Amino acid sequence: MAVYSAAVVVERASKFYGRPNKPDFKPVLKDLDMVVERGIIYGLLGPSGCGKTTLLSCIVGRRKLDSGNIYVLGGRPGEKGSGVPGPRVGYMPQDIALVGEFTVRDAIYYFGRIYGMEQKKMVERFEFLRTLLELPSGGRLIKTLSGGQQRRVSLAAALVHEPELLILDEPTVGLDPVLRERIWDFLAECARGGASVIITTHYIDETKQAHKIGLLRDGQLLAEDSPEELLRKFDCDTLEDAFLKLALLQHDMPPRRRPTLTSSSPDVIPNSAPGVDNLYHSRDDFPTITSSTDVLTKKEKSPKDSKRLSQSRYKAVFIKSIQQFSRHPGGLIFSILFPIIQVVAFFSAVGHDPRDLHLAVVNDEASFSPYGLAICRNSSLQPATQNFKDDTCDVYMLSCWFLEEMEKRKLYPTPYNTSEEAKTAVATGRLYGAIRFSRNFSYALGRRVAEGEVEDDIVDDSSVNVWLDMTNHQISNFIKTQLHKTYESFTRRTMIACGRHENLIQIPVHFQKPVYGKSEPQITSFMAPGILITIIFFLSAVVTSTLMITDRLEGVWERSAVAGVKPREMLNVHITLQSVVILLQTVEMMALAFAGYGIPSEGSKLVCGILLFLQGICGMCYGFLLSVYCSSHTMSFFVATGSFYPMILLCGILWPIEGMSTGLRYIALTLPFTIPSKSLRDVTEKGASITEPSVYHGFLVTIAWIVITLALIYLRLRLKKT
Ligand SMILES: Nc1ncnc2c1ncn2[C@@H]1O[C@H](COP(=O)(O)OP(=O)(O)OP(=O)(O)O)[C@@H](O)[C@H]1O
Repeated sequence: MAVYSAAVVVERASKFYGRPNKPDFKPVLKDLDMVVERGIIYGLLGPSGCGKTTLLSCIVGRRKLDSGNIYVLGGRPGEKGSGVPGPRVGYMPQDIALVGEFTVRDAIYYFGRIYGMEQKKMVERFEFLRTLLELPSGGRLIKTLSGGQQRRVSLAAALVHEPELLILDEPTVGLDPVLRERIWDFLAECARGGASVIITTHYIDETKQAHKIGLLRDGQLLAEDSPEELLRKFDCDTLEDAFLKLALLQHDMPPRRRPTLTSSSPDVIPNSAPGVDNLYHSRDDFPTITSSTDVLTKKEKSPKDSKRLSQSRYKAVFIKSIQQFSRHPGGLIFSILFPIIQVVAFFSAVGHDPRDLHLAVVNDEASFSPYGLAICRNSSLQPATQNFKDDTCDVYMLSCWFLEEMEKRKLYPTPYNTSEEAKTAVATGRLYGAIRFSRNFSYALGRRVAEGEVEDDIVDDSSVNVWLDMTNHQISNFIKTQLHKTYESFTRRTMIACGRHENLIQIPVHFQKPVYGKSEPQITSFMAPGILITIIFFLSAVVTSTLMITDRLEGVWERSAVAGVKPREMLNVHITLQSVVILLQTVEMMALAFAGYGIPSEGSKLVCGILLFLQGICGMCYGFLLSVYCSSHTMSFFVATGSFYPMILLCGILWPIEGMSTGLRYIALTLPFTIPSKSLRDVTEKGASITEPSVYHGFLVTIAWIVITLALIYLRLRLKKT
């Protein structure tokens, strides 16, 4: 008779969800005891929602009990040196928990690599399991398989490394009876080989083949015995009837104190099925069993082994991430093409002067001339200055010159007869504004310039009256600016024609050569640094949060963790790969902005690149933060959108922060884009170096955001109740 220690011991386990005294409080496991000896199949039966999955996830160390103890393969799950997580356990969760972009073969190899299997062995096992479980062809993608096929691949992934303990949550759901039978036969063979199997199922009938059955209801084990003993004890023909009887009895019974346990042979059970039920140990013997470390010490790994396993896990997660990324067209497009599309969209759409702007023009001066409005179209008919004698200059039809200068600035006149008609055209939205010249415009202007002191009506007549549609801020400002420039060139032309100093009647404010930048400021140069920063931050945040939440929701993260992958390893791989993507994004965006669209590059491009790269890393950390605090994609998108908008609105690229209230300005300055955008602009436009406060402040803010988000993530992961 082979002698085995218990594989799993659960002692007075209690677990609840929610918070006590709150409506969401839900006790799931209630003072539950359970023993799974080595070399047996343990069938865990119970209705939906009775706590089977919760119990299994506590056994594999993914959830913590609120009270009680669990010992698996001689140690506590999750503790250093215990068998769980790690290759000694094969875990098939209820959800498929496989990456959709995996092929069937990839899925099996992924877990094989995590368990440190040799390539040759993995190939052999894959072929064996493919035949056993009738798996689809190795090259099929998981996401294209039916539910039943996915389930079989998931089972194969749990079996690939021939573990000592198999924990299978409903592996046979949806499978045809022949295949179910074959799986049970295989599990029986594993048990004969010394492995222990815990299996949950809804098919009570199939658990006849288990060595021991635990009947779970409302978080309590109603009974734990061999199928034969259960039938005998409850005098039933079927396990369903036995379960029904127990369920009816449950309310009348005091809490179960292991009615089936005997005090004989506490530590030993035979490795063959029939005698298993007679040899359970007493509850009092749990500590003896569980404190036994012989199983552990035998399997203790050398540092060399640990290193090899860790490398193998890194390799597995690395290959997984590459496969996930490369086979996901959306992810590829989002990461590589989106920065290009967004930069091109920005430079194509922003900063260009509005075109085809038509203004209604009422030119009474021309209308009342002998040639009517046609006078402005015919240069031979429009003598603008006449009789230049001594100090006087007789000017004529200057409105035509004004209109000519206006057209040069892309403001096109549409003639109207009266001011009322012109204003109606603006009011109905057909035109952007209306302009009126008085009948005596040139005469009045000539007198105003020559005499200085003139009557009010001469001042009125020499003025150009403009009515604008001011609802479009950008366009109305553009028209105003262009009309001012029109006035400048018009008066210059007139003064030259009259032989006066060209600047005689210019506004007496002179803008000299700018200290920084160009005389004609480019809005694109101003906005580009902020836009590049928001793009790289946003993309990294969204990609990271989406990948992390997908892995978590699909159960891949949890399953990998049970297989032995450490959170640190997962994160390191993600950070490495994401950093490469961010680097690529930085290079492509900078190439487009500097070489393609010629934004100024007065300072060091390396400094620009490093700041952009760090902003990408900051976005990635923000994405991590979203993924750990948000339970779903929807939630993460809500928070992402809700936070990105204020960040963009307050960062000063849409409106200067100098226009904000003092309190808001301080808030804006703490956001991740505000100061870094200015730093980047100072480098590109002013050529500022990293030693200047305006530049290194941007770096400090970015690094502070990285550190704070990482700290919040760490806090959340530490405090999270599992
Ligand atoms: N994360 C959670 N938060 C709150 N309640 C939960 C959570 N997970 C499970 N529950 C609840 O705990 C109870 C037990 O769930 P569990 O998944 O363990 O049941 P189960 O026996 O595996 O059911 P099934 O056979 O349908 O899978 C259910 O009522 C479930 O709604």
